[in-house]
Amino acid sequence: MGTVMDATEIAAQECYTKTVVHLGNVLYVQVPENMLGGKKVTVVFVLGGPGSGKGTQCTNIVEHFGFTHLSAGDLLRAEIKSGSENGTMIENMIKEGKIVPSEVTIKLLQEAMIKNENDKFLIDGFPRNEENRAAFENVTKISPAFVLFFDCSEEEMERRLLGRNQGRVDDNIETIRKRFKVFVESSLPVIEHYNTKDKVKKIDAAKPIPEVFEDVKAILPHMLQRHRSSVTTYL
Ligand SMILES: Nc1ncnc2c1ncn2[C@@H]1O[C@H](COP(=O)(O)OP(=O)(O)OP(=O)(O)O)[C@@H](O)[C@H]1O
Ligand SMILES: Nc1ccn([C@H]2C[C@H](O)[C@@H](COP(=O)(O)O)O2)c(=O)n1
Repeated sequence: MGTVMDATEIAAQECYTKTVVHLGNVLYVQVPENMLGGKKVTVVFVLGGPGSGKGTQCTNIVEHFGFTHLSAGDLLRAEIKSGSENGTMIENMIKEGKIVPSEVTIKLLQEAMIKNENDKFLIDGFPRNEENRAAFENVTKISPAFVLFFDCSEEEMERRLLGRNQGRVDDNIETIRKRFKVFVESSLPVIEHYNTKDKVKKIDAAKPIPEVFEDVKAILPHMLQRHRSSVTTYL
């Protein structure tokens, strides 16, 4: 379905104009959804607890299916390194296992998608809470094609995070426990939201890496095909 937006919103999104309608003094434009920087994008959200293997599987999916992988956590860490004015705030929140304000993360994701020539994106570790989800959909008008949910026990995730050895400031037992709590209280409800829309594919992420990827390979083409058949083509 197209969305009715005012001209300012259209300009902000760089969407293509399809139908212009004058109603009184207000200009309305019919715009197809999932347009960003002049291209129609396919977005798959990749969710799961800390250490469930999202990043690992995204790397495999990129190689096999030609998606671009955007990790919200990596974008935030790059923002800290860049010395941006938000850097200290982001670093403190990550150390505490807290979720950074949506406008910061959404801006980084939007810029990364516009800059990249690809039109298929795996967005890893986002949306992390209801505010992330609603703000992303409101600002970008992008709905995910579907959600890959990597399901794993806390015991196994804790073991993996403590063994990850990448020097991350949040891979210590105190912050890991806080991240688990945030995942259960704030992120699981987002997965449940998309589940009610029949958009979630749950994968058993406790298996060894190659087996998890076999399961991903078995469902991903089907989910993409299902999405393609459900959307109206405007172009
Ligand atoms: N199926 C698996 N079995 C065993 N170890 C795994 C598996 N998947 C990933 N790992 C390992 O667990 C660690 C965490 O994996 P990864 O970074 O992919 O998780 P993540 O979900 O992206 O974590 P985070 O949300 O904290 O960024 C890594 O060291 C990775 O090599
Ligand atoms: N949508 C997001 C994603 C990540 N963060 C912050 C908080 C996380 O604990 C941290 C690390 O993310 P990860 O690499 O584990 O995906 O980054 C956030 O605030 N909002």
